Amino acid sequence: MSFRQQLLRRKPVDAFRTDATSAPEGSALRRTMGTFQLTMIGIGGTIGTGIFFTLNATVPKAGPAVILSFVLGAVTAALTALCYAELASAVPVSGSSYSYAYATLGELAAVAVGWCLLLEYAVSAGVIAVTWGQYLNELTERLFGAQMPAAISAPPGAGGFINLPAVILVGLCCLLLVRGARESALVNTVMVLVKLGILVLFLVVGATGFNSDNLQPFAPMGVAGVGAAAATIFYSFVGLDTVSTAGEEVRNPRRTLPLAIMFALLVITAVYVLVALVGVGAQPWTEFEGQQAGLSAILEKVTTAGWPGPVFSAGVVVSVVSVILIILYGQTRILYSMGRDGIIPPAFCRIDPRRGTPVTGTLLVGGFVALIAAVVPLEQLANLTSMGALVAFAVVSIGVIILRRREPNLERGFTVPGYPVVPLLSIGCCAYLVHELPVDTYLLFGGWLVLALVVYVLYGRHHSRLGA
Ligand SMILES: NC(=[NH2+])NCCC[C@H](N)C(=O)O
Repeated sequence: MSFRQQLLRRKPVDAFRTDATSAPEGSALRRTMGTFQLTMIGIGGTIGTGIFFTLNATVPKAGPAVILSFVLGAVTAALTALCYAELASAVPVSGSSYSYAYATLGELAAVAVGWCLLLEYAVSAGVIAVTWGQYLNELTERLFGAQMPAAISAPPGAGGFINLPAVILVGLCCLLLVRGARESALVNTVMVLVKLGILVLFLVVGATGFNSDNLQPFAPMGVAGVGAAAATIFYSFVGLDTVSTAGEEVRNPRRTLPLAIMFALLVITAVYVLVALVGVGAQPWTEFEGQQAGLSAILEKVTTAGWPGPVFSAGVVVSVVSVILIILYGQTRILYSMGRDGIIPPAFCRIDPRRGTPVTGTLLVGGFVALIAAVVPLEQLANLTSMGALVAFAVVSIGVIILRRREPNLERGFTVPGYPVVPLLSIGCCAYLVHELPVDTYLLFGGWLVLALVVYVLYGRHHSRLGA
């Protein structure tokens, strides 16, 4: 087989389906989850650090018109979610967009998407774990007037040796994931309820400080400001795709996956748009710049009561744990699929017969994420996460079109309405947001893809099961 043929070889949809259903008892993932839990996974993996802090970064760019940026982000998320729902219902495997790319565009595209997902999941989990350590510090400062010493709570370069809280958190999440997907989903559900609870608290308390004068002037920075803010805001919407990594662990996946994606999308969009509205209504747009502590600062301004601020901060600490847990979950499942295809070593797809989870893979992912969180002083990687996600989302939308043409009669549990307009619009929206990202993100991303290619040429190309 020539190199070119290797790069373009596709894995047939049927082969994915057989993989997902034919593994012998004990060496397969277990189907234990239903629609509710899966919706909670979608919400858990999406509402994270973004919404709590993004207004401070974006209102100075767009003014009160940031509400429109949120709508633009939501529309893009909705379009891509529809495309995910169709492919997830046609190819319900744990590899998510990596697998869809493999089935539609071939091995090279699949590898590239796999590496995009590493940015969207593993790298972003490391960054979020670091941020979590900061929230924890802010909370203990607030409640007890004390912080952890920087030596053990900050990475080298940021005044410390190791970020211990972040490492411990990642470790605990991995232990839970090793125990079982069901147990993890349960703990996640509790945290998601806390998360939604504090956002409702923000809405209720924040609404008492709503002043429509604050909405004037509505778009002081014009259309360009709205677009730039939307690219940043999109980060808050990243994560819905995690639902599709549970394809081999839910009952009745053809129905459950699309439903859960849609339910999670509705909840998230409603919450975000309302939070943005209440946020910009609560204080003049010029006051967002440089404001620390995000939404909880707004809360404290609006009310004289002492409790909402600290309760909110405590809620954020709990809620961010669920994002990390779910991202780690999704990452292990994607690598599980890649390992099964031979693209990466088989250690990632070994299932522990007693627990029904990829124990070795989970520990490897945890080690990698903990390492990032422990020693890398990363702050601005959010854009890289969005870049990885947007590219993967665009590939999924392209995949919808390819699969419709190539396999029109394939059984699908859900089909995108308004085909082909919706997938085309989805590609367009992703391209627009990618275009709005800063130049240094492009450079880092380019370097990352080169690394992906090198690893593929040295390993995946020779071990791919399609070559056997
Ligand atoms: N695969 C993921 N879930 N990545 C990180 C998503 C970040 C999340 N949307 C947030 O606002 O913090």
